[in-house]
Amino acid sequence: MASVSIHPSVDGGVKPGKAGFAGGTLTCHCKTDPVVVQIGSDCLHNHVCGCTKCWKPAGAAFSMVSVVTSDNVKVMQNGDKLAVVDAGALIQRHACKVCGVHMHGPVTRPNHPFTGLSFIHTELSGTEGFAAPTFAAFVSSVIEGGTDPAKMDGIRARLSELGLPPYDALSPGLMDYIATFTAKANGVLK
Ligand SMILES: N[C@@H](CCC(=O)N[C@@H](CSCO)C(=O)NCC(=O)O)C(=O)O
Ligand SMILES: [Zn+2]
Ligand SMILES: [Zn+2]
Repeated sequence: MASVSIHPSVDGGVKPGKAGFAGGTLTCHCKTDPVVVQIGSDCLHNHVCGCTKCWKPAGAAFSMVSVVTSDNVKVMQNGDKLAVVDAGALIQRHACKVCGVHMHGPVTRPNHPFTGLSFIHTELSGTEGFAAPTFAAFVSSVIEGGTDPAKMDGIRARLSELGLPPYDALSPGLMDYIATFTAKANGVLK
């Protein structure tokens, strides 16, 4: 089953993060003048994501993506190389125009449960220690990215084997968080 590749950071087993980790710098793939982004905290709800919108390294079926609060994201070098991939999307993914790597993705839409958070890819850090992924999101979406539907049983089995329970949206905890936010916004819950 190990032959099913998910993402290079987890294919050899999910590496635990370091307790008390306080962040690090993310660097894009450019050999010259790379974009450097400083992250001032550990990440929250790290996960692998099968959706078509999150950045994946070459050959990977899934991305690895997590969030930090946006005040913990600072572009340090070569920010002029960044451009927003899709201005209409919830996540404003800022990608390097030269190498294509997504460096940070703030959510700024008013009254959204994720407003104030930024999506990041911790594998871009030279320092290990960011919290490890704990689940797999949008697993069925890999089919939209071109994966043969016949491979889904094997992919879900491998994710479970890695300790990354597969979900076709976000994890139950995050879905409950979003639904609670919506219920409160609609006055259904206090
Ligand atoms: N089937 C679609 C799903 C795309 C999608 O909804 N992605 C989620 C998860 S991204 C990280 O967890 C999402 O919240 N997207 C918001 C956005 O992209 O702005 C597909 O695969 O394209
Ligand atoms: Zn780059
Ligand atoms: Zn995604």
